[in-house]
Order: sequence, then C-alpha cells, then structure tokens
Amino acid sequence: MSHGWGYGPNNGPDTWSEEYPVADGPRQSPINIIPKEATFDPSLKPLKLTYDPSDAKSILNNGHSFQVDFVDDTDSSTLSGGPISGVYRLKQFHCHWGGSDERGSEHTVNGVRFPCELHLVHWNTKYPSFGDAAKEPDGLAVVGVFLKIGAANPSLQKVLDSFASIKTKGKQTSFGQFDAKTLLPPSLEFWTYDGSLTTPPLLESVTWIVLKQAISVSPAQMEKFRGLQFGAEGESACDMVDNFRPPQPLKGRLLRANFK
Ligand SMILES: Cc1cc(C)cc(S(N)(=O)=O)c1
Ligand SMILES: [Zn+2]
Repeated sequence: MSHGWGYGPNNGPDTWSEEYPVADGPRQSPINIIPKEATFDPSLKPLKLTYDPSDAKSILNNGHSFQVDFVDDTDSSTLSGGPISGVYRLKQFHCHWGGSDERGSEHTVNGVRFPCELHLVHWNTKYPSFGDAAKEPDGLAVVGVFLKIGAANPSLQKVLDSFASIKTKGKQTSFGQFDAKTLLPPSLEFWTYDGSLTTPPLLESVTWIVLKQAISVSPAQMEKFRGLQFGAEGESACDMVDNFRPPQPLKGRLLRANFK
C-alpha cells in the first residue's frame, strides 16, 4: 500500500519535500500575508467572476478534502481581470480546515489563522486542459476566501448537506445547480502573489488571489466539515481535520494589493 502524502505525523507537510522537492522551491504556498508589506498596485483590474450554476456537476471526498467539480469544457464559468491576463475557467472548489476554530486556514494574515479557507480553482484557457495548465507558471489562478466564525452561511449549507453522501475517501455524488458566487464576500478587494498548489504535487503554477473580506461560518457548520473522514469506508476512522499546509517562506516575492 502506498504510504502517500497526508497531514499526519508521518506523512505531513514537513515530509513532502522527500517525494516533492519543489516543496522547498522559490514560489511555494501558502504564505503569511502582512498587509503593511503589500504594495498597492493601481494597475490591477477589478476581478471579474462569471459563474453559471448549471456547470456544477459533482462533489467528491478525495481523501484530502471535499471538492465540488464543475463542467469546464466551455467559457461559461470564468475568472478574468485582477492580476491575470486572459480567461481562466472554474474547475473546482474545496476547503481546508482545522480540528478546532483557532486553526485551519492555509494563508494567514499578520499570523492570524482562520478556522477554514475556501479555494476556487481556475485554469488558463490559453492551455488545452487543466492538467496542461497546471504545469505552467501562469497556468492556474486560485481565489482564496477566509471563513470566520459567525452566523450560519446558507450558501455553504448546501455543500455541507451533501457530506452525508461523501463521508469517506472515494465517495462522490451529484451536485447540481449551485452558484459558487454565493460563496464570495461582498467586497472583492484582494491580495495577490505568485505561488503554488498547497498540496502535492505543489506545482509552482498558481497566481493566488486572496480576498481581504471573510465570509461567515457557524460553529455547527464547522463541525460538519470535521465529520468527513480521510480514509475509505472500512478503514480505521480518521476525522478529516487539520488538512492545511502552514505558511511557506516568501523568498523575496512581491505581494500586491488592489486596495490602499
Ligand atoms: C493539488 C491541488 C490541486 C488543486 C486543483 C488545487 C490545490 S490548492 N489547495 O492549491 O488550491 C491543490
Ligand atoms: Zn486548496
């Protein structure tokens, strides 16, 4: 049985460089965002997100998180503007979260950790597919959204309601008619920097766009995330919690903001 990467003591983020040397590369993610060290860039365009709810297809437990997958064979759900050139298609969204509310996000702000972080993954349509784009320095754009404890989030609840069908690794169920835009906060002010996938293969192909404003999640909703399992049905139960990589060295990279 392959040992495989994970988030445990024997296969977690500190071990990933053994199989994925890029883990120690020059543009790794996540990072600690220090707002005072961000450069305001007035040339950054507003973000343009156009999502068609009918593109939502399915939801899967992939053994590391859940992911909601979208039909991406046309330009019906796209990201443009902001720091990117051209059109990027929405491929999937997923989250990272903690075993308790004081941890869980991958990016941090002045060292502050949020209980959860949402990633909306898009790929550059100048390349023929997601897989091809993921190998290119400008291939992917991920919008990161922090979740903070507060009122229950009705948009998130639709995702959480499907978790009973995907409790264990490999389980998948249909997930249609969902507008991912309802998961975004009112403000699209953002920080942006050049980074990587935050899980193996850790490819350095991501333009990160991290929104400043968080969305809400209730404590009860956070407990729903923690009810998922890392392992497959019949394997020893292991709650899916703490599936986050800690911040990585900035290594001289520029962090920009589209706001003062
Ligand atoms: C391995 C991997 C794949 C995808 C699509 C997205 C990520 S992340 N967490 O950087 O958004 C990681
Ligand atoms: Zn992620």
